[in-house]
Amino acid sequence: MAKSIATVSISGTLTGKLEAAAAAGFSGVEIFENDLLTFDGRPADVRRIAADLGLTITMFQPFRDFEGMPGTLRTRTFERMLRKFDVMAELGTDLLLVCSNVSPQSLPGRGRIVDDFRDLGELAAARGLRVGYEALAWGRHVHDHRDAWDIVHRVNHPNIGLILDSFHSLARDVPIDSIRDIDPAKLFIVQIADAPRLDMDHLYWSRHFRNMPGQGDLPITDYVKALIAIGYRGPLSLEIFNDRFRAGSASGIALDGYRSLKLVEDEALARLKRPATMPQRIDVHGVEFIEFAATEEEAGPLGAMLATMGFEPVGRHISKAVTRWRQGDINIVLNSETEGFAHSHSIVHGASACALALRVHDVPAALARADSLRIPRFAQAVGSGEMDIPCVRGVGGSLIYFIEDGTQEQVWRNDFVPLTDAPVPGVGLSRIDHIAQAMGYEEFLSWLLYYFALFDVTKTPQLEIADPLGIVHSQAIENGDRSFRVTLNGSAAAQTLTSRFLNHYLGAGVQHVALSTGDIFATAKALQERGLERLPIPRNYYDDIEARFGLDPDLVERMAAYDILYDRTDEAEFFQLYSRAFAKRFFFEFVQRRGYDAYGAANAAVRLAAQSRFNTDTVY
Ligand SMILES: O=C(O)c1ccc(O)c(O)c1
Ligand SMILES: [Mg+2]
Repeated sequence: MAKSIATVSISGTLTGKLEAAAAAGFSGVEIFENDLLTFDGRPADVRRIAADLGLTITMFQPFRDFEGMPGTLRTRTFERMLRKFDVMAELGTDLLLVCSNVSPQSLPGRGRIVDDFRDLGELAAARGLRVGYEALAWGRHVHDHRDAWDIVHRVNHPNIGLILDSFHSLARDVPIDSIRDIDPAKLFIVQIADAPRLDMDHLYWSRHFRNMPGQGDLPITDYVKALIAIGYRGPLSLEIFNDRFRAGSASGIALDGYRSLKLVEDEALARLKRPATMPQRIDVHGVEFIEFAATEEEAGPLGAMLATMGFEPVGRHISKAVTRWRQGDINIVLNSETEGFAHSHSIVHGASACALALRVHDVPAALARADSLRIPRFAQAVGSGEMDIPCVRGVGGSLIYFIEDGTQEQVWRNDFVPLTDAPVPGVGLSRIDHIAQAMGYEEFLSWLLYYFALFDVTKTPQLEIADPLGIVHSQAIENGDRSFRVTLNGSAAAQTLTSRFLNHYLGAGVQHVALSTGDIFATAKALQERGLERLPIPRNYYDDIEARFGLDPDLVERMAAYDILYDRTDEAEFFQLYSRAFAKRFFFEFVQRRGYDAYGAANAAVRLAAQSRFNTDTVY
């Protein structure tokens, strides 16, 4: 399906918007009237710029408050319409969007509205133009696409058609099944937008919180599936009103838009069991390693911290200053090379996680999926005899490596000299539970889409967590067997932990790594004996959970002794404790899950407050 985008979706000037849309891969644009009004040039100039960029102008929009107007208002509306027809002729587009009337002066009578559109159809036909009717979710008399379709059907004029906008339909829970009643030949264009589920009035929700397919909660894939099923083959045109996108980078937003339309089209085709346009989302089998980059000076203290966590160096790279630390099924690679990617990363960010390696079913298919989403690959020189592990760019310029599941031992054996054959006793940590990344609030939705479009994962609902210095937005993506979980954290407030992290780290990246144990108390005791510095939790917290959950006081005392946080839903229990941060850049979490599938959001405010007590940046 052709991919189009409304200029209102992108930040900047009209020319910049058109350039960004073309560069991202769109073939068409809807010119939003405001963008034309503020453009310092004639509509014909817009037509020329678009044509030079290879863009079709799919539509001019919106024309407001047309139908059902009484008396002289009706005459005036038709005069206004003819002026816009002139603009369209100059713009070189034949399609106009009329959105349903919101004026208190408009009349509800269906017969009158049908007559208005019939007269309009004649005027449009005389000019070789088409008009599509869109039901706004807050339209005065028409706010449901079934009513808009009923009107268009009754008008029965070749130049009058229907326009669907997924937001208006889905925000009002109009049944998707009703799309089956629409004649696809009369469906002139479909606008696409997702949105988070929010309980607010439709207009405010639509104008500020729309987002792209893959970023929100609406059943957008089923919507597109229904369109394909009735034989609609026209453009999918993204129309997003979002405060964050207005403040974002035009090229970044446009590229996300393109990815989101490819994603939703392919997911819809898959549900119809029709051939896809790109390889399937990547099936991750687990995290094989996480790589930290550190200069020589920082590698020492970081290694010492890993040792207090029960890790031991078990391998040394055949040619590079790279060590493999291990415990349970967890591999941490510590890279202190003095050139190459990891080195550049540690120069920019300081010691920190620079790459994740994921075990996947099919590496070439994984790379092809990334290619189709225009996610850049990364490559650097490989030493002789070393494995070349393919990778793509991830959050904040970090890397995601792909290793074919089953070949990991071969990779380790090939590239690393073993330092020991003895098993690592450790402190009971067995695997990586999740990886938490911090990012700017304005890039949050972009990374959410990145993960959701690239990998076969689901999203948890977005949470707002109270940091003592502002709100942190948090949302997780996770695969089916939970062997790959990433939590994304973004904050618009300048001094939250997330924002302080961004300042210290100079950008987005891994903020903490959570490791799982089967026995939190044994692990906590062993961590203490090895001298790990823990995040202290105040006594009030323990009094509260004892009361809240009706816990055995002895258990509460043991948790308090080790600064262990607790959560419970139904029968499922969760225990978590935190290390202090390394150089204010990242920290570790230790968790035990007993049938529990979330992240302890109820404890996050307590943890963030505890961490902010070590914040030396801010004077309260
Ligand atoms: O918010 C609005 O007014 C508006 C205008 C045009 C559209 O296509 C739309 O979906 C909403
Ligand atoms: Mg619309």
